[in-house]
Amino acid sequence: MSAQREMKEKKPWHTPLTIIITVIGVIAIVALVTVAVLQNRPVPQKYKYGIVLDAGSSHTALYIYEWPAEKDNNTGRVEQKHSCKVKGKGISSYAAEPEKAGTSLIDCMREAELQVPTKRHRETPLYLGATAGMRLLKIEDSAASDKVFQAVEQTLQRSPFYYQGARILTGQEEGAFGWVTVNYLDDRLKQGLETTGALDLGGASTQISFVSRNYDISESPSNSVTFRLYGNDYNLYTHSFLCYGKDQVLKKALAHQTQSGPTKVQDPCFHPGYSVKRDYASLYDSPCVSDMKPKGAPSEFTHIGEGNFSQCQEVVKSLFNFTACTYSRCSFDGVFQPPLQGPFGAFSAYYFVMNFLNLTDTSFPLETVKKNLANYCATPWNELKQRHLGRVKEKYLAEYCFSGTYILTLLTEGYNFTKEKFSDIKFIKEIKGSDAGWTLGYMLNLTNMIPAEAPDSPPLPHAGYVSIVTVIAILLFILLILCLRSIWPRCSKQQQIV
Ligand SMILES: O=P(O)(O)OP(=O)(O)OP(=O)(O)OC[C@H]1O[C@@H](n2cnc3c(O)ncnc32)[C@H](O)[C@@H]1O
Ligand SMILES: [Ca+2]
Repeated sequence: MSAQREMKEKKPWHTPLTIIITVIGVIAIVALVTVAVLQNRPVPQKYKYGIVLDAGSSHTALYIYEWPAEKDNNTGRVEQKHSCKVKGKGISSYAAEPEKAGTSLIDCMREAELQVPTKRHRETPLYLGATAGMRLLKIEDSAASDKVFQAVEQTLQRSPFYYQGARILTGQEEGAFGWVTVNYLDDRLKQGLETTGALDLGGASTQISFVSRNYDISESPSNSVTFRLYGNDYNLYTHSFLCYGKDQVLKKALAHQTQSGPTKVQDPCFHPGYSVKRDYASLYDSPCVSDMKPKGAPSEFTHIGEGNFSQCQEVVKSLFNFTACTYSRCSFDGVFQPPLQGPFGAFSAYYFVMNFLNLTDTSFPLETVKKNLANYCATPWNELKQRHLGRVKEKYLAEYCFSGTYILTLLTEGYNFTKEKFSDIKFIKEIKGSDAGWTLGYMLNLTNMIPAEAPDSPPLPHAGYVSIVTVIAILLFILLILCLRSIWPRCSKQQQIV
C-alpha cells in the first residue's frame, strides 16, 4: 500500500488529466507555429503601375514604374520596370510636321500596353513632361509648340491608360524632381540621411540641385524649393541653365568661333584630321544663338579639328559670364549659388560622356583627368573612327572631346568644384536598377507617393510579433506543467488520505 502511494507521488504527470493537458498544450503550440508560418509565407505580389514620358530635347523616353499594390500608401518601393526609347529625335524637332511628334510615340505606347497587365491599364496614370527642347520651341514659335502638344495628346488619349496630361516642366521642377529621384532611390529621404546633390546634363539645358545648410533661401527665392518629406524639411537650391545642355553649348561655341563669318573654322575641340562642311543656317537656328548670327556670312563653312584641350577649354570658358553677379555669390551668368555641399550624383550626358572617356573614376586627381582628356582630344580623327565606328554613333564620337572639356569646365569653373570637391561627384546612370532623371520624382510627386510625415509603424515587424507570442505561449505552457507537477502530488496525497 505504502509502495503504491510512493509511486503515485513520484509520477503525478502520468495521470490521465496531466496527459490530456500535455496533448492539448502540444496541439496549441503546433497550431500557433503553423498559423505564424502560414501568415508569413510569401503571397503572390500584386503591382500597380505608372508611366512617364520624358520628352527631352534630343529624344523621348518612356518609363514604366511599378510598386506593390497593397503598400502604395507610402511604404512600398517604387521601381523602374521597363523603359522604351522612342525612335528619332525629340518632339520639338517635329515643329514643321507636328503630327509626326504624335505618331513617333506609338511604338513605345504599344510596348507599354504589353508590359502593364491589361486589367491594370485603366488605372495606370500616364504623364508626359517636356523639357528644354520644348521650352526653346515655345520661345521661338509658340503656335508650333501648341501644335506639337496637340499631336502628342491625341496619341496619348487614345491609349488605354489613365492619361493625366502633357506639359512643359519648368527648369526648377526638372532640377528638383531629379534631386527627389536620386535621394528616393538611395533611401536617403525615408531615413533622414544627408542628401545627395543632383547634376543633370541634357541636350539643351543643365540642372544643378543640392541642399546647402545655413543658406539663406530669401537671397534668391526663384532658386529655392522647399519640401517636407517623411517628416523632414529640406531647403533645396536648384537652377536650370537653358542653352547650357551639351548640344546647345556646342552651338554657342561654334557661334563664338564664327562671328566674323569665315569659310573655315579651326576648332581646338575637335580631333586633328576632322573636317566637315556645316551650314550657317542650321548652326544659328536656335534661340540660344540666333541673335549672334553674323551678317553677310556665306552659306557654309568647313569645320576643321585641331585637338587642343587647353585651347578648347579657353573657348568653353569664354561662353560663361563670370563678372556679373548681384548676389553674395554666383556660379556664372549672374546666377546665385550657395556653397557646394555633400556628395553629388551626375547623370544623363555627364555619365554618357565620362563613361565613354573612361573618366568616371573621380578618385583620380583632377589633373590626371585633365591630362587623359587632353591626350584623347589630341588623338587623330581617323584613328578614333577605326577604333570605335560601328559601335558608337559618328556624331557622338566626334563630339566627346568637346563634351568632356565642357563637362570639366562647367563643373570646375562654372559650379566651382575645386580639386578637393571634385571627388565628391559620382557619375551615375542608374540607382538600384532605376534610371537617374526627373521622371520618377515627377511621378512620386503627382501621385502623392512621398508623404510629408513619416508613416506610423507598429513597434515590431509582424514576424517579430508572432515569434514573441509563440515564445511566451511556450513559456506559459512550461510554467503550467511545472506548476501542475508541484501541486499534483499534494492533491493526490490528500485524495489518498481521504
Ligand atoms: O534634358 P534636355 O535638355 O531636354 O535633353 P535630353 O533629355 O534629350 O538629353 P539626354 O539627357 O537624353 O541626352 C543629353 C545629350 O547626350 C546625348 N547622348 C545620348 N546618348 C549619348 C551617348 O551614348 N554618348 C554621347 N552622347 C549621348 C544626347 O544626344 C544629348 O545631346
Ligand atoms: Ca533630360
